[in-house]
Amino acid sequence: MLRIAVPNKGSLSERSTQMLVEAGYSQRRDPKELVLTDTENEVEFFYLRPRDIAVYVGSGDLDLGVTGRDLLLDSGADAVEMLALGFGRSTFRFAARPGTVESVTDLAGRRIATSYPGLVRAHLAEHGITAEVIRLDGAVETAIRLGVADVIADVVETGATLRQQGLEIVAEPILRSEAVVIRGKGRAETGADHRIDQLTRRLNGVLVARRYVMLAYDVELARLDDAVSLTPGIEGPTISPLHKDGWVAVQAMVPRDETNRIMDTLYDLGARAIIVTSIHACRL
Ligand SMILES: Nc1ncnc2c1ncn2[C@@H]1O[C@H](COP(=O)(O)OP(=O)(O)OP(=O)(O)O)[C@@H](O)[C@H]1O
Ligand SMILES: O=P(O)(O)OC[C@H]1O[C@H](OP(=O)(O)OP(=O)(O)O)[C@H](O)[C@@H]1O
Ligand SMILES: [Mg+2]
Repeated sequence: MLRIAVPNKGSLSERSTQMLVEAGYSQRRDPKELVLTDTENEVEFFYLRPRDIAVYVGSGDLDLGVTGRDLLLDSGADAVEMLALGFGRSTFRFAARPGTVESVTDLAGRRIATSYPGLVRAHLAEHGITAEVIRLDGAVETAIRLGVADVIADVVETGATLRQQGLEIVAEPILRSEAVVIRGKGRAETGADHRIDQLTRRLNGVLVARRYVMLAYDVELARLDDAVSLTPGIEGPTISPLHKDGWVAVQAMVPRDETNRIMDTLYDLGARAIIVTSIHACRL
């Protein structure tokens, strides 16, 4: 059995499980379940705190895990990123009361509260700055109001928590994070494993299905080159004859977030019957 860690709670939990289901793996139905065996795919899933996952994978006790890039780097575990999953995006940043800090050099000698001390210490060391790092479990924004710290370093998603506390983002971002699949450094050297290859292919398939849509349209042969340059597809678009002289049907994958712009331009080119469909799964 391949042993994979999945977040059991928090921001990454639901979407990790959902992505694995889309990739064809069995997942727990009850949030109290701690282990689930997927016999068909030869995988055992362990539901663990995302902060602990890098530790288990780094020690070699588990083969792979889903966690946040920020949590992986903060842990200092012997594990490496294998695949970025495109959800759980956040930025890791410093914040302070307005007017107190401008750039990273202003952090020298300050008290910085964070739940990610490894990440913060590494960043300060990189910039040659000495400051006091205070490790808190959560709700670090409150540390400034209570006088425990001058600055915080925390995950920012929408920025709503900071605004609500009257704090502002200061200095450059420390890290851009998202959910990632990790494997142990030792494991990375042991060579091919068909179950890891299968997982990677399947997750990549889900990522592509999420990022692309299938676009189909009819266009006059005289306009085909212009149309194809807008919708080059992956290998090349499928061009089929149409039962109308001088016209063809085109089918190609296009990035989901560009769909409307491409449809408008195709329409202006004279393309008609422009249809978008979702992709459920794919192997490129
Ligand atoms: N709004 C967010 N708040 C916290 N973490 C987030 C957010 N959006 C994305 N993440 C990512 O989720 C991971 C942290 O998840 P984790 O479960 O440890 O904390 P959490 O979601 O704050 O849960 P809790 O505080 O209840 O333990 C990190 O990789 C972080 O970058
Ligand atoms: O930018 P935002 O969208 O506001 O999200 C970021 C906030 O959410 C998280 O806190 P959480 O609710 O997990 O509480 P915690 O500090 O106790 O972990 C994180 O620690 C930030 O405080
Ligand atoms: Mg939290």
